[in-house]
Amino acid sequence: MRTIKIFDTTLRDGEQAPSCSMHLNEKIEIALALERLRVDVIEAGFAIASKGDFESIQKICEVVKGSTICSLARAVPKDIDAAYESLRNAKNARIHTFLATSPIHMQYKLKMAPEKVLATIGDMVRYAKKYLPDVEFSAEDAMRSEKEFLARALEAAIAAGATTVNVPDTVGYTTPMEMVEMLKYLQNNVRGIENVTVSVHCHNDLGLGVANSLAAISAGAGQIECTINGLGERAGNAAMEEIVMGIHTRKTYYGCETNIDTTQIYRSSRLVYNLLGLPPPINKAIVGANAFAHEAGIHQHGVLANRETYEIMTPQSIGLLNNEMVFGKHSGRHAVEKRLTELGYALSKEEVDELFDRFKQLADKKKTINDHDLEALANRTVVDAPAAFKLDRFTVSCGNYVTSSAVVRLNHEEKLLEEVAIGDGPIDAAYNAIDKMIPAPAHILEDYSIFSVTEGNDALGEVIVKIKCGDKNVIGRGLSTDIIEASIMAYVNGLNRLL
Ligand SMILES: CC(=O)SCCNC(=O)CCNC(=O)[C@H](O)C(C)(C)COP(=O)(O)OP(=O)(O)OC[C@H]1O[C@@H](n2cnc3c(N)ncnc32)[C@H](O)[C@@H]1OP(=O)(O)O
Ligand SMILES: CC(C)C(=O)C(=O)O
Repeated sequence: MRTIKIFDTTLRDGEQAPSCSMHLNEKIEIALALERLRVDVIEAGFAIASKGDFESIQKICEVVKGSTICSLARAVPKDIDAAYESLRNAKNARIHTFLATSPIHMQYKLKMAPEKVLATIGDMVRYAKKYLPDVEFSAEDAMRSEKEFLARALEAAIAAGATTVNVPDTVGYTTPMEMVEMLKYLQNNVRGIENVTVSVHCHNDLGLGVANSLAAISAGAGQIECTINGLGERAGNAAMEEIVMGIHTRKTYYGCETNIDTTQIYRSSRLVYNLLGLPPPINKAIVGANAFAHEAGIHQHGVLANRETYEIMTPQSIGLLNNEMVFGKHSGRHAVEKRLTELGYALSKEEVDELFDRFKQLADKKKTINDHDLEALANRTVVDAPAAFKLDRFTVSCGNYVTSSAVVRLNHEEKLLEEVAIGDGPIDAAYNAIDKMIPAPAHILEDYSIFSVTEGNDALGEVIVKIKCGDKNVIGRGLSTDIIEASIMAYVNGLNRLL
């Protein structure tokens, strides 16, 4: 049975999605989650794009040793130099260089004659090969390229030493049938293609990213490029969890498998949604809240008789646990730590200590604590910024006939600061008081969202704020059974990150 390589580009193409930029510690958390998933290749960034991108690739190379780390480069020497420099500490490294091959991209964007494009592909793949044996070449906009020209482009890359050739559907234009025809054509017309890995990279503009990727597998592709939750430029990339579970569930049909540990899927998906401050769509395939829920009577009746009447995968296969555990204020540290491990969290002793403190505070306010509460606590632990300012206490006064006011007290380096302010509602008043105390650079509150982590009157509320400061965006999170407290914590958390 063939093993399909999973190439994850959440940290590169995923990050290209509008307002989905990530900070270093968030990228490292995602890279570690990808390693636990046993992703074959992690595209960690585009080294030349910025100092931050370069440094995060470097750092990921230091901490992740189980997957190949890849850095993207245009087909120009300075990009390839930067890609290689960023990868120096990797155990296994890949340079990924690309050049567009479609008539529209060559004429209007690159302003390069087709013959020059072919020569550049050969030159730049050879240039990258001087650095590393593992070099991938992508023919950007391949699916709108003339197939005879695309075949020559891939042949030039293979002759120069590329070990993977990628056929991207850059603008999400193709169809499954067309993808199959294109790969068959290339297999029959590109010299040396049988000696390299053929990859596809499908975008989702027409909602066909996953379908086109799975069609490519049927036509012999050996690597699929994808992202967690389908994050990515415009409508996104093909979603990893959908491709992997597609293969896993229909193994005999596709005649292949992947190296992915599917039980890490749910947790990795939640981590990415959480870090980006995005709520998971309830009907999202595989990881949405409704993916394994049955409400219709006929379905419930069928599932009671035999689960497989309406379920083609088990929740356990993606890491959802079936033995729901309930914790409370009498629970001990060992049981909480064990449950976190079962949920897929590998926390250090310090992280467990810090989480357990917050667990006890929560248990004082909330009768029962379930897996979703624990996940919310754990996700906050793994990505939190050092807190220069901490909420000590607050009072708010509000009503529909009075001006809202707030008194907020913060703890800063063992000193207590206190301010009072008015505003359009209690949260605005509290935020105005905080702004008087935290010396953050000029910023605007761009977005505020509130979610309920669990159900019931004592549910944990999670507030996510997006704060914009120049061209920098930060996300702040707050978690509490009191939504005003969660709102204040989120704003303070965001401003700490900004500092
Ligand atoms: C399909 C994809 O997803 S490709 C990846 C897209 N991702 C990104 O662009 C995010 C990171 N990008 C960046 O930070 C910047 O665009 C940089 C640093 C790469 C380049 O920045 P700038 O030098 O300011 O150039 P700018 O982005 O305006 O234009 C791109 C230039 O690269 C050229 N170019 C584009 N693709 C390639 C390529 N594959 N190989 C060589 N040159 C290329 C363009 O023709 C243009 O050249 P020009 O400046 O001579 O006109
Ligand atoms: C760089 C390539 C692989 C890409 O992102 C695309 O074509 O969409």
